[in-house]
Amino acid sequence: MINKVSKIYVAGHRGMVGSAIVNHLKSLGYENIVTRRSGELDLRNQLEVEYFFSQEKPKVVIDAAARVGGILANRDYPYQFLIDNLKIQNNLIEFSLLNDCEKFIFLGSSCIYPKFSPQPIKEDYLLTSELEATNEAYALAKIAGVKACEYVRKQFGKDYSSLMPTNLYGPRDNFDLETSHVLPAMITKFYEAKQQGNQPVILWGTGSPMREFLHVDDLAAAVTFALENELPDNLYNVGTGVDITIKELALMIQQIVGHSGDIIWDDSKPDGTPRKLLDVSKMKTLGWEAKTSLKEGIIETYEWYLENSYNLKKVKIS
Ligand SMILES: NC(=O)c1ccc[n+]([C@@H]2O[C@H](COP(=O)([O-])OP(=O)(O)OC[C@H]3O[C@@H](n4cnc5c(N)ncnc54)[C@H](OP(=O)(O)O)[C@@H]3O)[C@@H](O)[C@H]2O)c1
Ligand SMILES: C[C@@H]1O[C@H](OP(=O)(O)OP(=O)(O)OC[C@H]2O[C@@H](n3cnc4c(=O)[nH]c(N)nc43)[C@H](O)[C@@H]2O)[C@@H](O)[C@H](O)[C@@H]1O
Repeated sequence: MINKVSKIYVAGHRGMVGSAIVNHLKSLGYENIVTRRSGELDLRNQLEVEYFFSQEKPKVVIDAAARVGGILANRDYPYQFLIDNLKIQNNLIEFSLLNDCEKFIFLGSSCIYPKFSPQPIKEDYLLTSELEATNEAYALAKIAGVKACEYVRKQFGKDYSSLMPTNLYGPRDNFDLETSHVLPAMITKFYEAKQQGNQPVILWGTGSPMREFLHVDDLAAAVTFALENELPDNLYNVGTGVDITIKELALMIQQIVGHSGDIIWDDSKPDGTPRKLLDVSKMKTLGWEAKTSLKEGIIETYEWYLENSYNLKKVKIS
């Protein structure tokens, strides 16, 4: 049984997701949370991870550590997105299993599903047809993680499961224009263009793809839900069940930021998958659903950006 003093290792605690999970757990009174920065423990390094687990022996592992990026970073650095993520998750899953970790929560992404999935996407649609090319490498690594947890569950009867969040946003996101996802990129672009006298903003692709956006605090609540309840299955979608076009998102952020210049769509940049709306009925039936409205969430994220823009996280690929 997991309780408030159970040792919980949150991998990736300085990231947008990991930090939201740690804050949420602490607010609920969990008092034995173990963390390590990548500089202290490189999760790609098998020997370091083996030693860490032999010393700490966590009862629960929440895997929020990964090589993460937006559409261009994924397209341009497939090798790092495949290999780093495989190494990180293989080490975490393997040494959790060898050290009797009772519960493992693996975080993937909605890009594991086929590019042209029927919508909304049910968990059963995994591996039914080809992946989107821009994030194939990342998706392959995440699919391997989902399957590894599924096989641990089947073969060893342990509570290892995977949550597949849709596109996430919130405080402590990556706002670097080359490597970030669309929502923080738009906040940065509209803000900077407004500061420069409402210069035009250049956005990528055609604006026609649809995306679903979940506030990271809602994901943290879903992870806590998975921690506190034994999930009967191995794979669960986590989203709002609602999506909008990238063009609609741009207009919403433009209005929140108060930019009044033009928007130019650079269609030499990729659109990515046309739509990836998650079917979230499985989690809803168990008792979890998202609470934050997109507009409120963006306003809160923009306020965080304004307060922290002097010291923003910039993720470079090396
Ligand atoms: N962002 C999204 O839109 C989104 C959507 C769906 C799913 N997800 C999933 O959510 C998880 C977290 O994403 P995020 O957005 O929070 O990413 P993030 O902000 O970039 O954070 C990633 C974290 O992983 C850690 N990490 C990376 N490489 C590492 C290594 N070699 N050794 C140790 N730690 C390492 C980093 O640690 P340091 O800070 O210590 O370097 C960082 O804290 C990922 O599994 C991702 O697939 C994210
Ligand atoms: C959640 C993540 O989603 C990622 O896919 P994906 O939604 O296309 O990733 P994003 O980078 O968020 O892009 C979403 C959409 O926004 C468009 N877009 C418009 N302007 C911009 C901009 O300035 N920056 C960015 N980044 N996009 C922009 C982009 O072309 C794409 O159609 C995957 O590559 C990952 O593997 C992961 O699954």
